[in-house]
Amino acid sequence: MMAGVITLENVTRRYGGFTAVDRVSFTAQPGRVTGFLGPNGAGKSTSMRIMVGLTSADEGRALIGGHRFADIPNPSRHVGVLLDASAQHAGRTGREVLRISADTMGVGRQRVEEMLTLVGLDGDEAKRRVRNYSLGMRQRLGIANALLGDPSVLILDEPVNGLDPAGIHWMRGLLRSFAQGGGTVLLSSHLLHEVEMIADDMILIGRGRIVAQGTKAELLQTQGTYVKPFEAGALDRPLAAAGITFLPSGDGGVRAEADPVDVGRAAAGAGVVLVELRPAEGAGLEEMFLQLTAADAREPVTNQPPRPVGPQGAPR
Ligand SMILES: Nc1ncnc2c1ncn2[C@@H]1O[C@H](COP(=O)(O)OP(=O)(O)OP(=O)(O)O)[C@@H](O)[C@H]1O
Repeated sequence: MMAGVITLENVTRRYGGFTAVDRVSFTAQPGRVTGFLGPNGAGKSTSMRIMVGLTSADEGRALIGGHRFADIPNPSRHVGVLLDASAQHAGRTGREVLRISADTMGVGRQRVEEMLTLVGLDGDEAKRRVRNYSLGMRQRLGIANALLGDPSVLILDEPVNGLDPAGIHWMRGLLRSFAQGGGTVLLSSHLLHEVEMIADDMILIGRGRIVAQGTKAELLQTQGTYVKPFEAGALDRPLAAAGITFLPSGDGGVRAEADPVDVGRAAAGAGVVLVELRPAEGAGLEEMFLQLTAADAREPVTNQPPRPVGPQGAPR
């Protein structure tokens, strides 16, 4: 199998005077799940379409395992693609969709049955027409289709869209084991917490430009302290007196720009009782993402203070 590093080098795509993808460069490595995160319209789908040769780049290039997608013979055997789960042939049954793909790829029909089982489409569901599938079922079928050729690279646009929490959990397990087997996974999402739950590496895109990238651990690095006094507002004076800047987090707590020990000292010095004191994990990334989202929002977004991120993607 082809070694599957995905590499984008200065990829740019314009539509008229509008630059949808602006000098985008990154790599997605084998053995890792890479999340491609950005608000609606940020340029994720366009970038992914360029990777698989469905849209051309005006400048730069996208390579998979060192090759342009268009130059890979029988590409479905190397790169599994899910771009638009709703685009699958609506009048055919799930099984038929996979059989047609299998025939095109030159893959045995036994593999179709294996993939149906793998993605949890049971006998009855496989017989149903795709137009009658729920979004979650379409996503499962799309994943089955992407995996059919036993690829070493997966490129998935919003694969978690429409999945329920159990489905998201299942998808995470599937993609993780694919990566553990040496595969490369690139998946896009417009939801930070989805990506946080699934990805090892993260690439953040806004308005066509990469604004941050790194391992999840790097990007979620501790920034400041979340602290909640027993009485709301009780810390405002002590923190200000200690020269610590802070923002209210909307739940009676604040996010302070200092280490927990310094915040704790300020509270103790003023005799303020605390109910919570901990590193404000990932608040930096969340803020960056909220700013991006707000900047691109169609409707004005209220200038709400950032909220701290819960432990490892837990709902807040
Ligand atoms: N064929 C096209 N013609 C004109 N503009 C386009 C075309 N395709 C994409 N765009 C524009 O390029 C920008 C990026 O779109 P893209 O679909 O790549 O964003 P995205 O990050 O995938 O968003 P979403 O999360 O909503 O899917 C958008 O402003 C979009 O309107």
